[in-house]
Amino acid sequence: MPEDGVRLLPLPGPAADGPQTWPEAAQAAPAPPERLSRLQALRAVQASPRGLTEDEAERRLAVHGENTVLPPPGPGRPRRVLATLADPFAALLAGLAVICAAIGSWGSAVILGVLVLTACALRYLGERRSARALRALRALLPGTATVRRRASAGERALSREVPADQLVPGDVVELAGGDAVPADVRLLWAEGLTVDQSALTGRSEPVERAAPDLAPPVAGEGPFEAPQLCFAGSRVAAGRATAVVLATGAATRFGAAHRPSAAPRGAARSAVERGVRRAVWTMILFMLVAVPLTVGADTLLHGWSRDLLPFAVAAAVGLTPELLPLVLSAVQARGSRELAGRGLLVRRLPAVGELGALEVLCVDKTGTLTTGRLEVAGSLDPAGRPDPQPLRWAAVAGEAALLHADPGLLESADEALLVAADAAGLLEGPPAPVLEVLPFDPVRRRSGVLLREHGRQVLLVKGAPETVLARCTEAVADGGVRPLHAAARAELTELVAARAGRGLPLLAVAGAASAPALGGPRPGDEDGLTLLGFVELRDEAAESAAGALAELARQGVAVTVLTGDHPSTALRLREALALPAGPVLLGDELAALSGPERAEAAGAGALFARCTPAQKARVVRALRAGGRSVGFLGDGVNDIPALRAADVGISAGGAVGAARAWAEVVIEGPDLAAVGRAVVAGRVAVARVAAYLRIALSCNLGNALSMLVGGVLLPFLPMQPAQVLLQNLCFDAAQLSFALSGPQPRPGRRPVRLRWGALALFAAGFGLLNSVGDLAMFAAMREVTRGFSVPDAEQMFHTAWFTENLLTQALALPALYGLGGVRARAPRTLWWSAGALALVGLLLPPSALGEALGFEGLPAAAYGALALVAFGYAALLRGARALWLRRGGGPGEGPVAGTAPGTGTVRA
Ligand SMILES: Nc1ncnc2c1ncn2[C@@H]1O[C@H](COP(=O)(O)OP(=O)(O)OP(=O)(O)O)[C@@H](O)[C@H]1O
Repeated sequence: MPEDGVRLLPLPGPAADGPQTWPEAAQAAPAPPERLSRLQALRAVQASPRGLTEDEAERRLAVHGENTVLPPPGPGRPRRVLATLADPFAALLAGLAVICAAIGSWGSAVILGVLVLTACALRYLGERRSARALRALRALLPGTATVRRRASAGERALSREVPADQLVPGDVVELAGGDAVPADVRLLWAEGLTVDQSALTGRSEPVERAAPDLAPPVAGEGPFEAPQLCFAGSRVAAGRATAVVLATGAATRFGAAHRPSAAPRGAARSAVERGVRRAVWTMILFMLVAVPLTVGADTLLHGWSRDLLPFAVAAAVGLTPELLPLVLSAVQARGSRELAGRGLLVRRLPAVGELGALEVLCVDKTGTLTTGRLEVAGSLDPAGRPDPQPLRWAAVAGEAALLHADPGLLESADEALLVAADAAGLLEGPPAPVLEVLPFDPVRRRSGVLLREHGRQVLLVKGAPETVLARCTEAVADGGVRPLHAAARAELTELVAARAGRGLPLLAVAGAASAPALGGPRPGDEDGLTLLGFVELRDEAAESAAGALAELARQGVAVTVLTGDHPSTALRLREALALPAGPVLLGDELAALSGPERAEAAGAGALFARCTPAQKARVVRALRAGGRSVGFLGDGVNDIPALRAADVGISAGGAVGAARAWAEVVIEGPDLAAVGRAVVAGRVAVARVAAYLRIALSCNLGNALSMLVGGVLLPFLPMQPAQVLLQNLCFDAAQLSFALSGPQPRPGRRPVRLRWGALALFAAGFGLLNSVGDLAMFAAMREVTRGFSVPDAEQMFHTAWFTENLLTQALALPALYGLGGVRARAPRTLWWSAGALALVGLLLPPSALGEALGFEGLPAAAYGALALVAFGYAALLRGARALWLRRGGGPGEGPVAGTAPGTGTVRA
């Protein structure tokens, strides 16, 4: 831990990435919280170490609101249960059930009631899980806090307990072992303080906190690692402290992270959910038009009948894919279970569907495509000759970082430097006293340390060569120094690019020294440095990377590398991993490109080098804005903005806790091939949902059309309401079978999405075909029933249509199953279901139960007609299927501009 009193290099630099949660007063402050001295922090929130006066606290409470870090608890159980009906789908079914009960159609009411309850129970369970998660989070927050306040400005401060929600920015609070930290605070005094902030950073070990006047901010992790800051959502493990409150309520880091709108992507609907919702709404709209139309036409032509209303209700139910919620959650849960067995943890169910739709995977390089275990390959003077000195200076700077920052956070580059320098005996003797440390920051791409050596103050800077060279005016040369003119700079740039192109990125090391009497190097002195040389680093490609990327390419997922490293190093890695060639862009060049240009470049396999965390996220967002489904695979804290920006964030094997916490899919081991497996599982899940929708929508639509036409043409209802519901129940049971069981569909080589346009076209086309079969049966039955009494003819008609419907559905099940983007042979369970449907259709009407339901035995001619219709329908289905497949799945299909060769998005 840095000593109290050690000053920081107040270097200019952008604030840490992540949500800006500072209160107004502090927002105006010149530096982010982790860089404020004690006094500056107090001033930023206009506070005194003696505490606020009661009046001032009250005034601030009115301005800032209560310190409610998490949203208030949701409604009680009864209201939550009722809220599940707010889903348009469940409300529709419930409405139909009520109408059925009102008109005395009890059987239908019960069936509908069961379906509503199932849909609501599923929704309730999902929401109970989130409510529980929120409760667990709430347990991390305190009920009360010890605050130091004064009755008036002249009075002495008294410590007292107040409800934690009454805290305001500027309050001085006291913390002790076991306390939950009530707000985001800056420590003013601390003794033996350790804090568990695992809920914020994902790291389980408590961290030491202290109250230095100024402490070095630690690279990447931003304020969570600043020793003088503590955050709401963490708990004091041991020790005591006094602190000033900097942010309360939703303005705290914890509050911002758990604001409903700030949930990474949880609140947003996945590609699958969006597709499903559109399907449901279209069916509801269709029903609202078709059913009144049928009833109206029938009444006009044949007059009002008592059975018309129940029939209309039954027809409405028949049009609804009522098992959709069940199928959707069951299929995605199954996908996530399968992935859990293969080293992948899915933290949000809809992410399974997102994986199936994945078109572009953006990948970070170090630690993801490479092992992240850096090694020093050499140490060079500015002329490129071997020289141990640059390694020594770089290691001295690394050692300072080790001694003055959390050792757990030591950058892998620093670790490599220390190991190599130690092995070469370059770190002998006690370390020089460190005055200031400026740890590595991926935005500034350099780190600095100010130390005292032999009575001088020495400033050492190491980092990405471009950044360091820009601050050098001279370079060491043959025992002396030489100025860095344009030609010399060009030579150095060439040297850097050549080494990086060999896979050995260089770290530049520079310094400045002056006698203290002359006033040592100050922050501005980061300019005018002397280049000491370079350290060559080596980072091998991860063993599983090449295979994993090749597999992704085979699956039609384009891969885009986004790295903070030198373009030449990244290019070399791209070659080594046989990734397709594309343009190379630097992070700084992104600003000059428009969003679509960025997306186009990324889609064309561009490689983005020297990217800051924010620039990585910008590329991801541009791709998404271009309509692509984008994933991000990363491991570091500097990847969090991009992980959050993507449709699906995936954390690689050795990812730091914070990156894991933001990812929706976590790879548990080092094997990157897991991403390919996740994509396959996602596609299988989407394929299953799509198969259900294809069959359910086209059959339902076909039946609705037949009912509409039959209702108009026939002098009686085409089927009794109870018979319509029974038929619907049989369809549901059969359709459920393939969603819940059966072998895996074979996923194709392209991302799959639920494209509603294509799905609607499919449902319309095959629905019409289904209706043609029904109408043919109507025509045949007109002939067959000629000569029978009207009541007999009506019953026979109902029976024949029931049987025909079940037979045609049985034929449609296997035929329509594999027509999406995912080619699949129908699973065995589907064949069983189809067989069972046909048997029920043939055997139920002549049975005693059939009789009770109003069915009638059919004459032999009717069976002949049934056979003819079934064969005719099968032939038509075959033809339409072949046509559909020949057309490549319908309009809207084709390679998506910019995806990897041979890829594209197909409708499912
Ligand atoms: N500890 C360090 N001290 C000084 N400079 C460093 C340190 N670590 C990395 N650098 C320099 O900063 C550059 C950017 O680092 P950053 O961590 O953003 O990306 P990266 O690790 O190279 O790649 P990726 O973004 O793929 O993880 C590195 O290429 C290197 O030149």
